[in-house]
This record gives sequence, structure tokens and C-alpha cells, in this order.
Amino acid sequence: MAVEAVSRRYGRAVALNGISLTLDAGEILAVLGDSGCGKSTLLRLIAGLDEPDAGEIRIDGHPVAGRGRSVPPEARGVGLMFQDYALFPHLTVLANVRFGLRRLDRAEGRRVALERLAEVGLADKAECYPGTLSGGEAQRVALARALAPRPRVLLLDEPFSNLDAGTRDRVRADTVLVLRQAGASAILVTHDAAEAVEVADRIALMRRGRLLQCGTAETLYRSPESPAAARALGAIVEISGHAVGGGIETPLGSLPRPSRIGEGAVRVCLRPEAIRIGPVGEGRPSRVLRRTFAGSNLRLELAVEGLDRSLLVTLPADAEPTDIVGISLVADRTLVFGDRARADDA
Ligand SMILES: Nc1ncnc2c1ncn2[C@@H]1O[C@H](COP(=O)(O)OP(=O)(O)OP(=O)(O)O)[C@@H](O)[C@H]1O
Repeated sequence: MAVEAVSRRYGRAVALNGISLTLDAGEILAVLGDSGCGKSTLLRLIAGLDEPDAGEIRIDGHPVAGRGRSVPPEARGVGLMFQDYALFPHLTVLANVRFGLRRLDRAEGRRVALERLAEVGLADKAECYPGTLSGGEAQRVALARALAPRPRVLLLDEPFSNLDAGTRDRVRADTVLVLRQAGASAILVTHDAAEAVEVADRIALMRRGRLLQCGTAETLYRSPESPAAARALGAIVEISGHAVGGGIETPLGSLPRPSRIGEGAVRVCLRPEAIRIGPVGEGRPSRVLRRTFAGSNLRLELAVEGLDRSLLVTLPADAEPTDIVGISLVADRTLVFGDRARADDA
């Protein structure tokens, strides 16, 4: 599937602004972004529930939307699964799954529906009604129904958000297993970075209707193209710096200047592994303002000499820092962005 330069406005609000994405066969792509960034709009356009103002959408190489073409939703081969599952309460589990197989005759529809229920481990619930299922079971029935006709692309809109934290992890793992076994190509919308990392082959980061970056979790974590992309996968500390000659001066010490970075103001983003905490005398002297025990970690709030705000860092729980520590940077783990990053962030 391919989305090419797709835009959608609602009045003056730009919900999607020139989005381009591809989805390979059998791939799971997570679309990750904050509320209102356009994730659901993107899914609605792919499903055919709404039309793009510009750009084109192709499924299996065939244009389905854009350039004056609009293939109706039922003819696109796209399956949809929403966060509320939308199971029909007055139909049995089996009848719910058969709903997605209306084109098959009665006996064949029943046979395939039972097969799909077995795939999600719920064959024994076929005659139950949705009201009697747990949240996790209802989610699996919805998955069986969405996958029943073997759609070319399955679209999942925040499918785990209604589950409690304990159930969510298990249901998420089960869902990925079912998708992999079915060889399904799927797009999963989420605002939870950990979920995107766990579930997806690639992650498309969206912000304010634009695609920030698309890549594997590892690429996005190690080589984000902007501070906004860096922020999307886990907490970072941001400091400003100044590039001059071969180096960059920052309040936490100097760094070598990467060749792609011009001279002048820069922004340095630090993941936890980019900050080294050592004894006094190694790096910038920093006073521990607060220590918080957090299970396997110890969190420190530090006042660093030369930094205008406190710095939050995490240490292993068995660390025993003194009241004054030394802070330095691990140069090859720092993420440095040039001045253009300011415009991207606006
Ligand atoms: N039918 C509509 N009419 C007017 N504005 C809309 C419509 N649908 C979406 N929008 C606007 O477009 C933007 C993107 O909305 P969208 O629902 O796609 O975001 P989202 O990322 O899915 O958010 P959430 O995570 O909260 O569901 C928002 O500013 C929203 O208010």
C-alpha cells in the first residue's frame, strides 16, 4: 500500500499535510503521534470513509483514492478495527465474525468464521454473546472479525486503549502473533511510544498533520532527524550549545562538531545513556537536590553548575551517589541538531 503526498483540510484546519508512506506486504507499521496530529484522519482516508483533498492512495498498486478516483470502502480490501471493537451485542460471537464474511454462503461463512475464531483461541466462545466476554476476549473477537475476509490491509485505531494495563500487554502480544500468523499487513495507530516500539516493524512519527520521520524503532531512537522526533521515543534532556570551529560548547562540556552541523546555535538532545555521572572532579560539579527511589532505578534531580534549570537523571538503584557528583557527556551518544531544528519545532 502507498500513501503519496496526501492532504486533508477541514475548513481552515489542516488535518494532514502532504503525507507519504508505504506499507510492505506482511508489515506492521505503527503511526505514532499526539492527540490531534491526524492519525485517525489518515486511517479514514485509507479505509475510504473520507476523501483526500490532494495526493493519491494505492492498494496493491491500484489507485483507490485521489486524482478524481474513489473506490468505495467495501471494494478496497481494507479491514478496520476501532478501540471500542464495535461488536454487535445482539449477535453471537460466531455471527459477529461471520458478519465480515457476508459474501460467502451460509455453510462456508460458518466454517471460515469458526476457523478464524480458532486462530485467536476463542473457538469455544462461538455461541456466547459479546456482553459475556472479558475486554481481552472482545478484542480478539474484533480481530477475528476484521481479519476474517483476509483484508489486504488491516487498520487498527488505538486497539488496546480500552484494556487495563495488565491485560493490555498480553492482548497486544497475542494480537501481533495472530497478525504475523495471518501474514497480515497492518497499520496501527497509537499515541503510546512503548506500544509502537513493541508491535511495529517500522514507526511513522506524525506531528501536526505532517510526517516527521518513518523508520525502525532503532533508527528513530539512534538517529532522529529532529528534536521532535528525538522526543517521540522516550524522555530526553535538551540543552543549548554553540558550534564554533571543530567543537560545540555546552553547559555540560564540549563535544566534537559533526560535519553536517554549521557554526552557530545548536540544540543538543540527551538520552539517559548520553549523560555520565561520576565522582566529583570528573566533569561538571553538580549538587543532588533530590533523590527518588523508583524500584530498579534511582532518580536524581541535579543542580548543574552553568545550567539554568535542574537536570533529571536515572541511575541503577544500587548506586550510592554522594551529595556532589560530576556530570559529563558521552559524545557518541549525544544528538546534535542545527539551527533549522528550531523551525521544525515551531
Ligand atoms: N470531521 C472533521 N471536521 C473538522 N475537523 C476535523 C474532523 N476530523 C478531524 N478534524 C481535525 O483534524 C485534526 C486531526 O484529527 P484526527 O482525529 O485525525 O487526530 P488524531 O491524531 O487521530 O487524534 P486522537 O489521537 O485524539 O484521536 C484535529 O485538529 C481535528 O480536530
